[in-house]
Amino acid sequence: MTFADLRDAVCKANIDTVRHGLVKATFGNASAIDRETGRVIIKPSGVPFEVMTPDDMVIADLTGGAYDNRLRPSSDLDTHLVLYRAFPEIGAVVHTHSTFATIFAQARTPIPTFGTTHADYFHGEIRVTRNLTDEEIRDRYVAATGNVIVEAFEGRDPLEVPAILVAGHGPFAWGRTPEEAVLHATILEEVAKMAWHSMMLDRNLPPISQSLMDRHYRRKHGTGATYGQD
Ligand SMILES: O=C(CO)[C@@H](O)[C@H](O)COP(=O)(O)O
Repeated sequence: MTFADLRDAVCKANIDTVRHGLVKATFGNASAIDRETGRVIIKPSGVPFEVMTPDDMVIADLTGGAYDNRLRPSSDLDTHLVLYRAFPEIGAVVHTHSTFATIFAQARTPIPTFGTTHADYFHGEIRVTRNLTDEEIRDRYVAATGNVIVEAFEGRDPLEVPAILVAGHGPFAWGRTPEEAVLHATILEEVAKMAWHSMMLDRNLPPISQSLMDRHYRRKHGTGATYGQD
């Protein structure tokens, strides 16, 4: 994929978050990284999605410097940069304030693996980050948001559970491509909605078994011994 194609894909990913009902107003942002050059492409801050074009995308340096556009980058750029630095296997990040995922983030409640819809895309519960300290909020808010996400992933493969809930804020999802990151953000919202309703029916509902979760995740991702047979 050329850099121009990637820029088009980032613009489309941002617009798709609205199309899928994940974003209202100018909440949310999608970005991608060109790993060969280390350049990150992200939507501009505060520009309405209806009028956004590929030319409006802002190109930043992975180290956080040098923007090359007339527009300011998304206010969440530094969070995306922390994720690209910490997770070399990811190629795109999507942040939304989608309703049900944000409800779980605000309630500081992880989303358990209640069913196979969840396990088909996420190999384990969706975790919630710790709260940011007052000092982090004051001195380095946006990067610290990335740091608490990375902290919450200690010992966990970011592509096996490609999403997180930032406490009191909202969801971040990612993938290898902008399309995949939008898909994960969309499935996350669906899974959060199902989990919330399941919890209303049974507050003590247990997650599905490890073996059912493994079977569903692995058959969908081609790593199970019986891949191709079920
Ligand atoms: O997290 C938030 C708001 O709480 C963000 O989603 C911003 O609202 C997005 O702003 P820009 O990307 O337009 O700067």
